[in-house]
Amino acid sequence: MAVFPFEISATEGKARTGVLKTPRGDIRTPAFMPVGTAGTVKALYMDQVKDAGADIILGNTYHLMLRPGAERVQRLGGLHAFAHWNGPMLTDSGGFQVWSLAQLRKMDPDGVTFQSHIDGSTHRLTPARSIEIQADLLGADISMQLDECTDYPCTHEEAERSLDLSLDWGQRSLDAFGDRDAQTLFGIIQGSNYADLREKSAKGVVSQGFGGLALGGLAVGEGHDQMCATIDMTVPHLPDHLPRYVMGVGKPIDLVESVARGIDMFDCVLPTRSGRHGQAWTWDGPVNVKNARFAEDVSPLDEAVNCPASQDYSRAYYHHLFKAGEYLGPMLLSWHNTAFFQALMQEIRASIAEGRFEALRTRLQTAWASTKS
Ligand SMILES: Nc1nc2cc3nc(NCCc4ccc(CCO)cc4)[nH]c3cc2c(=O)[nH]1
Repeated sequence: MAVFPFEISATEGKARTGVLKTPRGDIRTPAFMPVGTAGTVKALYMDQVKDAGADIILGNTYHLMLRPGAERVQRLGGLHAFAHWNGPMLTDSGGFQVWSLAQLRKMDPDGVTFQSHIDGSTHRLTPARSIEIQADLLGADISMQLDECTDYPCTHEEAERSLDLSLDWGQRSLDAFGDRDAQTLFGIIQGSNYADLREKSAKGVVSQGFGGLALGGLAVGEGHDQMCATIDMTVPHLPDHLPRYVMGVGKPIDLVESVARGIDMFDCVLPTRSGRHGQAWTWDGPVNVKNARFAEDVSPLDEAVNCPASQDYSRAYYHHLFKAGEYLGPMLLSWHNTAFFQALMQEIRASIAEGRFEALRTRLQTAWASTKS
């Protein structure tokens, strides 16, 4: 398995900025990965995603294996060609989506059998099958081990049994991944919110020899403060030289606070999901364009975001598009939110490089205090 070069160029406290170098291109870290669940970042062209500043996008094994089918994507040239994204791509392994979406799932020590939420058909994922789908059929540059996303909350005993299963599936994922010189595999740390179990899982995953380390079992309803506490109990057990990725995170305040605790990579559906429902993220915090106060507000969404969707349309126009149910509303707002999240990451990277990250963090904590819940 390749371990992609990860070059940290500057640090400020626990925060790091650098570059993860992959055969398909460099990933500037801290990085936010737009989510392209079913081979599309919803309502956006890949050119818009690229121009917004994204270096890497995420795809989902669960969704693509159900529709259009992993073998079909391979027959059509793999996910990069199919979706017209020629940069690095990371795919999730399917465990979380089975846990959160599938009906009638049956876990056993070797894998999970489940029914599709789309047509009820029966499917099975094992560590080896998940790796085959991600690395061989979809062609992901970065694959994720198959894991079990532990229920939250749960007892100490449930959390330990779950992390032990994920450690076993992690080793099976590594064995199935084998020797590949242009692709890598990340491990996933579980342990719920128990410090001793996060330490056990972290030390176990680190010892297995992955190309990157993900913190799983977060953004599952624990809330901002518990998420931060769980990151604090995990990062001390991780080596500095591997990239650290918190899965499913998150709101802008979550990104800032996680970077401050030493995290390098993120993914979340929030920019496009909230964009489809009228929520715009800005440097002054989120606003919902459907609110009557915007009906005649001629100001743009955010002049500091270098994107046509952020600068060239009035809030009044956004208000109208969403009240009228026009397609252009979700399209433009998904574009703006995607550009805002990338502008935030760019400012975070620059602030760490220039030794002013803590000043940025303090300013944003104040501006975004009400978004912590
Ligand atoms: N393999 C694996 N993948 C994961 C994906 C995750 N995604 C999340 N959270 C996403 C939660 C999330 C869902 C929707 C929205 C939009 C606004 O409602 C925002 C966040 N937690 C996650 C945990 C895991 C995990 O342990 N293992």
